[in-house]
This record gives sequence, C-alpha cells and structure tokens, in this order.
Amino acid sequence: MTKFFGIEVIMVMGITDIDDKIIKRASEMNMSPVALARIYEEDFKQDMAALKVLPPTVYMRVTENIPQIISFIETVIANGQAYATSQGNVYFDVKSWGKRYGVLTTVSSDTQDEAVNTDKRHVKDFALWKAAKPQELCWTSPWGKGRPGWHIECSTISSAVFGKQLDIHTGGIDLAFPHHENEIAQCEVYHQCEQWGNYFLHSGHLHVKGSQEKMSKSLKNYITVKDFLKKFSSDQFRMYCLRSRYSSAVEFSDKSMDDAKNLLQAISSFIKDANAYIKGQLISDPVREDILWERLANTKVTVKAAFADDFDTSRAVAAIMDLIHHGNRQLKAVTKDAGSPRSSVVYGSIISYIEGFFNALGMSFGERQVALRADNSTVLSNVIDELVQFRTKVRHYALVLPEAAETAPVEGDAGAKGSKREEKEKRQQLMQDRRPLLEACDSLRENLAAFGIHIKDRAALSTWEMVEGGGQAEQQAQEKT
Ligand SMILES: Nc1ncnc2c1ncn2[C@@H]1O[C@H](COP(=O)(O)OP(=O)(O)OP(=O)(O)O)[C@@H](O)[C@H]1O
Repeated sequence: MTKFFGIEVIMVMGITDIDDKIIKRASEMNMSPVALARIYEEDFKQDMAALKVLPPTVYMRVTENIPQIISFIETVIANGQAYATSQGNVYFDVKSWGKRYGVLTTVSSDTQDEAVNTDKRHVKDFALWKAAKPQELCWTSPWGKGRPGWHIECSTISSAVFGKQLDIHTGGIDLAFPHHENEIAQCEVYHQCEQWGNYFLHSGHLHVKGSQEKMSKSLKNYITVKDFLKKFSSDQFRMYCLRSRYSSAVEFSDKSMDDAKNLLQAISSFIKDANAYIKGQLISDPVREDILWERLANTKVTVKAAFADDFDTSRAVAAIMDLIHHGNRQLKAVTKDAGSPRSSVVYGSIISYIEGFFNALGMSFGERQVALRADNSTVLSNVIDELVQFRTKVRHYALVLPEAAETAPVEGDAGAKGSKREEKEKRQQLMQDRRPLLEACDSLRENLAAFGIHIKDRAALSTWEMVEGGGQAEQQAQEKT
C-alpha cells in the first residue's frame, strides 16, 4: 500500500501473551505464562525478520493493556450489551444485539437454546472477562480476579490506537468467525457506531500438498519457518506467496517451490542479460524499441490495476513475466557486432521498473542484490568478475588464430600451394597447442556451476550469474571466501 499507492500505513499487531494454551504449557514447564509468551514472541519476531516481513509500527501486548481492557468492558456493560455473573465472568449478550451480529460471515445470533453447564444466558454469548481458576495468573477487576477473554483484547488495543474507526483489520480466514464477528459487536457497542471496521482482509490457509487440513500446530503437519529457510530463501517464499491471491488457500509442495524458484531464475537471467546488453557484453540485432516502450507502459498500468483489485499479486507477477518474455524476445544475441545502435535506455527502464517492483515486495535481484548482501559477498562478486574477465581473454586467445593463419593463398601459384599446406599445418598445430586452454576454460565453467555460478559464453564474450540457493557447495564456497 505504501510503495504502490503512496498510502501511509500505521500497523498495530496485538500479541496475545495470556490464554488457556499458554497457561497450560507454562504450568507444565513450571514457569510464568508471561515469560513463556516472551520466548515465543521473540522467536516469532526473528522468524518474521528472516522472512523479511516488515515489522508493524507497534506491537501491543495484552498483559500491558489490562486496565484499558477492564474499562472497555465496563463501557460495554454500561451500554447494556454485556452482563456479569455471580461466578465472576462477564459475557457479551449476543441475542439482544440481534440482527447486527454476523455481518462478515452471516452467522445468526438467533438461538432458543439455554446454555448448559455454564453461567452464560445463551450458547452464543462469549466471554469478555474470565474468572480465574485457582493458581492461575490473574488481575483484579470489578468482577473479581480474572483475565480478559480473547476477543476483547483486540477490540481494546485497536480502539486505544485508532479510536472509533479502523480502516483495515487483517487475520487468517479461520478468525472471521467467531473472533472478528465478536470484535465488531464489542466495538460497535463500545463506540456506539454503525460501522467500526471498513475492511477485513482474511488470508487463505496454507495446506500441505495432499492434505485437506490446513497446516496447524495441533495437527502437527507443519514446517517451521527455521526449517523452511534451511532449504529455501525468503525471496523464494515471497515468490511462492505472490503466485496466488492472499485470500486463497495455497498448497505447499516441492513442485510449487520449484515453480517459484524457476520464475526467480528467469527474472534474474533476464536482468543479467539486459545488463550485459547495456554494457555491450551482449551484442544483439537491432531492437524494436517502440514495442518495448509500449509493453513497459502497459505493464505499469496492469500492475497498478491488479494491486488495486484486492492485491491480485498473481496477475501483477504474470504481467511482469510477460514484459520479461518480450524483453528476451527482442534480445537476439549475435556473434558479430554489426555496429547497430544499442537500445540501452529502454532496457535500463525495464530493469529499473522490474527491480523496483520486486524491491517493493521485499525481494532483490542482480548486481544490486549482491551489493546489498554482506561485505564478503561483494568481494566474492568482484573476484568472480575478475576471474570471468581473465577466462574471457584466455578463451579469446585460444579461439582466434592469428590473421596469417587464416589468409587463403593466391590460386595457381606453385609456391603458394606449399605455403597453403604450411599454413594449414601451422594452424592445426596452433589449435592443438591451445586446446588445453579451452579445456581449462570449460572445466572452470563446469566447476563454478557446481557452486551456483553460471558462466554463459556468448561468442567471444562471457557473462556470469549467481543462481540463488545454488546448494551446499555454493555455501561452502562463500564460507571459504
Ligand atoms: N495454515 C494456516 N495458514 C495460514 N494462516 C494460518 C494457518 N493456521 C493458522 N493461521 C493463522 O495464524 C494465526 C494463529 O493461529 P493458531 O494459533 O490458531 O494456529 P494453529 O496452528 O491452527 O493453532 P492450533 O493448532 O494450536 O489451533 C491466526 O491468525 C490464524 O488465522
């Protein structure tokens, strides 16, 4: 939103650092629930940083907002929509809230059932305040010792920052009901307003291939972010996500990750080639600049329209890939430089736009990516540059024989026949002598490929690129440098 539409975003992330599961685990581990929650909070933040997810403007913990939560509940009771029980619980009265309940998911508030085995009036009533069980972490309130219910935390934290109007609320699709429905009900009662949240953006679930169930902790069918990042990069993860709309369910499989990797590779290759073309290391037939300028302009329009249409990232990526396809099509590498003018500016504009697009999405390509990495990677990049230039000179020397060796003798000249034979023998001898140099060039190219460094020979010139996640060997190579 900020980078594509220039909208200033203030994002608040609530941290639930007290709930039934945290209390249960903390008591098993004989530690305080708040301390246990801090450990996981830190772990979560590190995982997000490793995935290059931008942090919110502020994190707000539930345990640091208890007085605000109590005062919020008092207002909901005062506005006639919640009741306290003799057991020290406070519930939201869903039934009397009536038809306004269920705007997101069309869940009805109607229920004739009396709630059984509980002090609620109706089954759908939900807890705003829960009386503490013995030994549980609790806070003093007008209704006795207890702790907040889950839904009230988010309503309070959001209202404390944004007041009575929230632009966008996000969360997984499983949170639409009951969590978000309940938040809406509480906030509209608290603020006495008709509509508290303007948009709810629900993200679709991640599934493991072949499983009907979503990936989840309790089903134990999950992959941790740390394990994932041992095999894949954050860019690969992002490309995988971008290929479907945020609201759809996505399936995780080796195939889907390979597809993401291949797209990244195609983009990276195009940027390298276009860079090489601009620098004169790749010679091409004349380029239809008018076609490329038009494609670039159309892509910009399509990308903006796709993002404006509920962040249709897959359409935006498809438009970028189409631009790359046309960019590649126009780059017709030839071996001899016919001296045609180079269309550097249009390729420069395309590279700049594509890099800007992916940078806005937290990804980076090409030489700039290398420059942004740790210092030793920049050194590695310069060393490879030197090595490839040296290899280019050696190859050129081995491939291009001296002029005299190529000169054809004049016909009918007897002396020339002998000289022709001599020339031929000399030429063969030279080729023979220089063959080890070509073999050495080939083996260097093959050996570096094992480290993810790909040298491309284009007639007498060569370019190189580093394939991201080129495997263990690449990592070892970087460690050696
Ligand atoms: N498979 C999934 N894909 C995308 N988002 C998810 C997925 N599972 C949970 N979420 C989101 O992650 C957040 C935390 O959810 P939650 O703790 O319920 O996850 P969970 O793994 O299903 O937990 P549990 O199995 O203990 O219920 C919520 O915002 C939820 O919408």
